[in-house]
Order: sequence, then C-alpha cells, then structure tokens
Amino acid sequence: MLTYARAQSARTGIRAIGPSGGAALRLLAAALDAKAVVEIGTGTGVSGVYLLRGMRPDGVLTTVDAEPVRQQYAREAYRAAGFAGNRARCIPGRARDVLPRLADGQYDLVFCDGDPADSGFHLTEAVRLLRPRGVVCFEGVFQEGRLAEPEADDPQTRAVRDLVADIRESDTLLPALLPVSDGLLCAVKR
Ligand SMILES: C[S@@+](CC[C@H](N)C(=O)[O-])C[C@H]1O[C@@H](n2cnc3c(N)ncnc32)[C@H](O)[C@@H]1O
Repeated sequence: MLTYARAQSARTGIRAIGPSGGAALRLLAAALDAKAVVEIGTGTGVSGVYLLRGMRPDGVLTTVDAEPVRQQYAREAYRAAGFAGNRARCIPGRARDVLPRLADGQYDLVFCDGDPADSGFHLTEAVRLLRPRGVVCFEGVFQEGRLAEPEADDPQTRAVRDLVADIRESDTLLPALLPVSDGLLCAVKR
C-alpha cells in the first residue's frame, strides 16, 4: 500500500511524486525489466514504492538521501507495501558524496528527485551509472510553473533550464518530457 508513505509525506510536509508521475515511473521500471535502480531523494518512500512495483521481483532499489530520518520513514513504507528489506539499499548522505561511489554502467534507471540546483551533477553521474539503453528521469522540471516564466531567475530554476538544454543538445541522450506530476523529463542513454 502507498497509504503509509503518502501519510508520512502529508504529516511531515516532505514533497512526494504524484500518482501520474508514480505510474510513469512504475511503467518505465517494468518496461526496462529493471533489476537495478538508483534514486536520488528518498523522501518518505512514495516514489520508491512505485519503482519497486515496476522492477523485477529480485531487483534492488539504491536510494540516496541527505536526511537519514527520511530513509527510516521510507524503509517503513517499503515494508508496509510488502517489500522485503533486501529490496532497498538506503544510503544516507549527500548525492555529491554518495553517487561517485556507485559503479559505472550497472543501472537500468536513475530517478533524480533531490536538490534541483545539483541537476547538472546528477545528469553527469546518471550517464556514467546507466547501462546502454538505460533511462534517466528528473522529477519537477516544471518547477511549479517557474520554468516557463521568463522573469523567474532563481538559482534552482536556472539550474533546471541548463539541465533541459544539456539534455536537448546531448548526442548521448534521447529525451521525452512527460507532462505528469510536476514535469518528468526522461532520456534514454543511446
Ligand atoms: C522531494 S523529496 C523526494 C521525494 C521522493 N522522491 C518521493 O517522491 O517520495 C527530496 C529529497 O531530496 C533530499 N535531498 C535534498 N538535497 C539532497 C542532496 N544534496 N543529496 C541527497 N538528498 C538530498 C531531501 O532530504 C528530500 O528528502
């Protein structure tokens, strides 16, 4: 059940992916027959439950969050949703410190939902981590509408604009922007 993870999200005010974005993540994980997924930004575990539902029954979700208490919520959410403890590897720490420790080319899907200001770093690391034909996804690229507002010039929005441009201009990536949740920007590694 997702009820537990969403209730924790509502109680704590930690933002979580919406049902449409979650369904897209689940579908992607299933279409990729994903055995290994990296998530940046565990939160209370809502997106993790969607990913685990789409992955192979023996697949492992590696999920990173700078706030260990959130991973405690997430672990409880995975358990409440019926997933064994060994299906999720929760790594506490900042993405900038943790991602470089993960192995090259071993992951089917990288889901980025951490600090948008670090999007460029997340993209570089995702391309390194993905196997060929793997997929990277960024949640929240609409920035609650700010992406399309010319006067919006905060560092977060600027970082997401740079991310969109980098993905569009990349020879390595084949992108698609899904209008689900707050904008899910996906790209296949060629
Ligand atoms: C929007 S929440 C994630 C929600 C979750 N993906 C979901 O849909 O249920 C963003 C998370 O990113 C984490 N975060 C923010 N900056 C981070 C960083 N530099 N490294 C790792 N995690 C970070 C926050 O602690 C927060 O839990």
